[in-house]
Amino acid sequence: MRIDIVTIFPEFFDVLDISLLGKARANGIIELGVHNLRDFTHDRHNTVDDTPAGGGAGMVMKPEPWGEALDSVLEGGAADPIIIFPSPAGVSFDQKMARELAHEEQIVFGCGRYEGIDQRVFDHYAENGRVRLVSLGDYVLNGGEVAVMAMIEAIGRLIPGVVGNPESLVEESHEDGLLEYPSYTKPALWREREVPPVLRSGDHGAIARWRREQQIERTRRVRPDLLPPEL
Ligand SMILES: NC(=O)c1ccno1
Repeated sequence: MRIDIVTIFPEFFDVLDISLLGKARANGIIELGVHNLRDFTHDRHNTVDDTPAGGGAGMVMKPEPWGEALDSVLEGGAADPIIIFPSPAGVSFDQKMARELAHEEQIVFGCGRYEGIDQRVFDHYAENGRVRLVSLGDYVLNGGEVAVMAMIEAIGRLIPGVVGNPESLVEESHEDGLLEYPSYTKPALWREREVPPVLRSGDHGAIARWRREQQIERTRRVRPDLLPPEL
């Protein structure tokens, strides 16, 4: 998979050189390009924003630099890339979307700042391609970079070969629509708290049943909205 990020803070993504994603890049599983939006400006101050049409507080990101940056990133890229702009006005990002995006050939992330990006950028690229405004939740960040980092992590770990043991991806929260069961390890007793005896019983059927019950109970308690009607 090829991932491109357009941002005014390219250094923000230096952290993608480490951990699993860093290894995936070194192994050629993920190809990453980080592009500074200011490199696509032509004035002395590398201006990327201007006052909002119709008045109002703050500044809006100009369409020209975005047009040049996205044209440059898309040129010679995948035949059908998807362009994602993090936005509180977007569709909700979830594990299902992460799974779907893990199959993409190229994802281009556009990190907005200030009051946002001129709407014509979204409209222009949506005319001939796939553009999505995607939200991590009902809150507002100062820009798209943190949201892009989270999405890259959620998507990247689902790409085959990134996580060493694919089995570890199966029993996770939201994979089967429920929250995951609680996890324990050694020692068997810690500060008077013991590991549930069933987990030390060696009875794999009983352990599986216990874990499923824990998933349902935790989901009912913490996220009843996720509980399917039959449960
Ligand atoms: N809620 C979000 O995903 C978001 C992105 C940028 N600002 O807020």
